[in-house]
Amino acid sequence: MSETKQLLDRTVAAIRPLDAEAVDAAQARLDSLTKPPGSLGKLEDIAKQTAGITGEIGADLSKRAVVVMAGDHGVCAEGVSAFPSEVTPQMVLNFLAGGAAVNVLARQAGADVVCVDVGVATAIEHPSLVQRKVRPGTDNIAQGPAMSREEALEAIAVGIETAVELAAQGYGMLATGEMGIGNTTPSAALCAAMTAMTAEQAVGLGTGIDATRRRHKVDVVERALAVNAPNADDPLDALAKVGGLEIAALTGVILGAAAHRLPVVVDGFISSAAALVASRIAPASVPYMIGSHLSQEQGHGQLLKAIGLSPMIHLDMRLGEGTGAVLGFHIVDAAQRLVREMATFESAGVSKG
Ligand SMILES: Cc1cc2ncn([C@H]3O[C@H](COP(=O)(O)O)[C@@H](O)[C@H]3O)c2cc1C
Ligand SMILES: O=C(O)c1cccnc1
Repeated sequence: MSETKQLLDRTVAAIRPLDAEAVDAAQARLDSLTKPPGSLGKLEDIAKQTAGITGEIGADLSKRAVVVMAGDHGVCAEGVSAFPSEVTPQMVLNFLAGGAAVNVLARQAGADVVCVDVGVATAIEHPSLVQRKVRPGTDNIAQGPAMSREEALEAIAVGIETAVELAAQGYGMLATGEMGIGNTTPSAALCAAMTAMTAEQAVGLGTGIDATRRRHKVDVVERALAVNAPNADDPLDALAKVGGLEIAALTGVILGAAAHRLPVVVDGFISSAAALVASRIAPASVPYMIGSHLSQEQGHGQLLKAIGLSPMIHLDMRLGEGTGAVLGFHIVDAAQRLVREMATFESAGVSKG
């Protein structure tokens, strides 16, 4: 067995269920606070979930990072995006210079941005870029597989190792982000390959294509499925045949975070495609995932449901990069502070119903 497969198997085996005692203790604490039971809604769910993940009520999750995985897509040759592939390395340099939307939101949320080249088509030189290129872009999924199964495993390994390193550096919470022109196409193909969604339901406007180009994108996804015949019951097969390098790496980040008991906030459509693959490789990873926002990309709602996640915020965003996930950090912070700082009925002398 390859080393990358062994790493994946070890990682999956290390994912434990949430700490049920900590979840119960968080529930008891929430019920003791000065509010009607359950009245903080999803914030209470998040406080319980983070307690189950960390084993602690209201854990300090202030050291956090968004991992932006970057990769290119051979399927761009089919004209599926409103932008050219050159934008991928250009945006990577923008992330490294601190000028992208995700950088601004990360600064506001006190998060570090970790940018990894796992598969950009051209070489990028920058001292802060994590150089982990598995190959320079995928092949065109409309004509054959995106990559080999071993390359998909290598990209997953990059993600696992990134999460492991961040856990070792003391990061308490991660978010997923990505950059890769064309990547809503393989994401839609993964939805159609692995869930009940049709290509028609899974394909959206991405960076802003028109209805005619969207029709063509649906055809491209249908062709990718016909040419590659991905096995719906083998997530690695689907990932290798119709996925992408940054998507595979994010699958690894999520599995690595779960294995190290770190909450991982999942961004929009592309990150959720990675989360779908993670959920099929290791169903036990799902309780470590926190859904962030509902993307405008049309398949996102159904995709989140297929994983078992629900979005915290609805801001009509459709950017990716990790922007929605980083905004989600603020909501997680709110949940943690409430469970830590609110007075109890007893301490405040408030009568219980
Ligand atoms: C300037 C710019 C910045 C971005 N940041 C994220 N994306 C987003 O758009 C791409 C996916 O859409 P499609 O599949 O239509 O190409 C990904 O790179 C995603 O991260 C961007 C796209 C552009 C153009
Ligand atoms: O939801 C996303 O992640 C998304 C949607 C459109 C374009 N880029 C990213």
